[in-house]
Amino acid sequence: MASQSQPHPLPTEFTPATPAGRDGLAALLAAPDRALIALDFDGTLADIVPDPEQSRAHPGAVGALAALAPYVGSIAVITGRPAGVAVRYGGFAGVAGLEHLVVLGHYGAERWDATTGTVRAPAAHPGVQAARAELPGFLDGIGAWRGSWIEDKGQAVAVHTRRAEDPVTAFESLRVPLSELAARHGLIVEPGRLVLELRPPGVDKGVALAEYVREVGAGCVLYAGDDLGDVAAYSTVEKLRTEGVPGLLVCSGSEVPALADRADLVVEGPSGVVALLKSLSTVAGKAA
Ligand SMILES: O=P(O)(O)OC[C@H]1O[C@H](O[C@H]2O[C@H](CO)[C@@H](O)[C@H](O)[C@H]2O)[C@H](O)[C@@H](O)[C@@H]1O
Repeated sequence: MASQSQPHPLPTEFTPATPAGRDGLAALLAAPDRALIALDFDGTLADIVPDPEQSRAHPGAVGALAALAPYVGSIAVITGRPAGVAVRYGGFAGVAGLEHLVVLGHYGAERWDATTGTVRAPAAHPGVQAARAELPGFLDGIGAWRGSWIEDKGQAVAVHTRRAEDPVTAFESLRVPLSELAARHGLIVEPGRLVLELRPPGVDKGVALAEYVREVGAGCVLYAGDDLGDVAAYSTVEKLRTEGVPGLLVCSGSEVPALADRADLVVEGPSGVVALLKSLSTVAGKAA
């Protein structure tokens, strides 16, 4: 196990604030070929924008991932987006270096493999269709329609308040009514950055990450996220650490204290994530 004070060759801004994080980084740099690099999409690899359909990977993200890929065991994107949407908005298909990329969409319910270029998806949950049909009238009925926007995600349906007149008040006032609507249809509410998503239960990013760690036999894990949906993945990394698998928890920005407060390393949003990935590939490349 690495010592807490062991220096590392990355820029000082990437020094983890916690001993466990420093151990995770040391393990990653000692054996990058055994590391899993897992990242969220919106807010981590892509800047947050007002219109979710306009979200695209940060200009440096794909290049940074492709540059790092030859030196690490595996790279996965774990997102609340449908897998195919994340692949499209990320520009992840057909990228030299990312031939083995995996995108786990819908919090792990869907999976896209770069090796096949196909998405594996579960059967549709009937509650999603019912909630989708009910939602516009429901929002009208509670007077919350103005400014909120429904995102049809196929396997889920989300209500965004970022473009509402008062986004935070709209978000808070929708929490309870949407939870009740979701429960009536056998769904759960997944809260995020000014979004409340009605989705099937049974999987989350923590479960998805744990399964993928097992699948690839990762010897250490870096997980980077920015939002409440990433808390479950953080819990998985914390559990893996107790089982002897080192991990590094990276938070992209500090807009979500519930995540940032648990991170080993907080970077400046997607541009900071890209800079970290680039530094890792430079260091791993020199050592190779
Ligand atoms: O797990 P993620 O990859 O972080 O996806 C979570 C949700 O991200 C999207 O919403 C967020 O990003 C939007 C675009 O920047 C922003 O407008 C919105 O306020 C954010 O909550 C996406 O639209 C959701 O479907 C995802 O579940």
